[in-house]
Amino acid sequence: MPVISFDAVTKEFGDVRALSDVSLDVPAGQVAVLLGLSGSGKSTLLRHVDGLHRPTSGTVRVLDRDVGGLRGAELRELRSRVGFVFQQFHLIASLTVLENVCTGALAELRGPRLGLPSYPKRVRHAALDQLDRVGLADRALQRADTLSGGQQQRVAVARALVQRPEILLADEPVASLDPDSAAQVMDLISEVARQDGLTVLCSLHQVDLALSWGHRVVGLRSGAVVLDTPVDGLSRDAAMSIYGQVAAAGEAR
Ligand SMILES: Nc1ncnc2c1ncn2[C@@H]1O[C@H](COP(=O)(O)OP(=O)(O)OP(=O)(O)O)[C@@H](O)[C@H]1O
Repeated sequence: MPVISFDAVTKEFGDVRALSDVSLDVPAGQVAVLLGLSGSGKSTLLRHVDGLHRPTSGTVRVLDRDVGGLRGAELRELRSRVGFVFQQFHLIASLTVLENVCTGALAELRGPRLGLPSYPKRVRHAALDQLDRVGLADRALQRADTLSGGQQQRVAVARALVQRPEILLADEPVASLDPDSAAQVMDLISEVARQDGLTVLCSLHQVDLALSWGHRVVGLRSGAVVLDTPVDGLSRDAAMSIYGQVAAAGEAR
């Protein structure tokens, strides 16, 4: 049983067809990398997994649920099992690192929280454990905006992990980072995925990173899957074919 399953999914935004007849099964524990130029549909695909978008046609099943049919509490329950890491980290700059990580548990807590003491002790401990895991426990009480980009992304990974997800979605998690920090963050994502048995769907711009860290590459062009293959045995040139005549097709924004 795949953890994530797209069956003939098409997504249209008005006249724009962002996904075109996408079928894709991601088994448990796989790190699948989405590659494709800007506008090829990577973010749109990721956003279907936790119900931020609903298909125009076709079906998205995640953890054995039809995501398109979920509302309210059912959708929240699904989202509590899916962590999301974004290109721009989306930390709250003025909060401490530890409180940012605690916010990852908000979905399971009732009501708003203000300040670290307002989180249950077990959440604070879990947050500190995850910060330790990403190598930043010593920064726990620092403001988030005092950290480097790479450190902020590691905090964002800790925040996603504190909700104990089964799936980790990452939308160009290293696009804003220098090469060394990017490698550190990808190392971290692949290590925690292995340790926790997470299923990962991660969009990247860099073919080399995909080949180093992914188990599988899914190439998108104009919303359609044009390559879907294990990384083992995949050459750089073959992976680059995803970008084929894309520029000529006017896809680059
Ligand atoms: N909410 C929306 N409303 C209208 N059009 C949208 C919306 N979201 C995405 N699109 C369009 O859908 C297409 C796919 O966009 P998407 O953001 O999924 O691509 P992407 O591959 O993630 O690009 P990038 O690498 O720049 O993030 C684009 O043409 C985009 O303009």
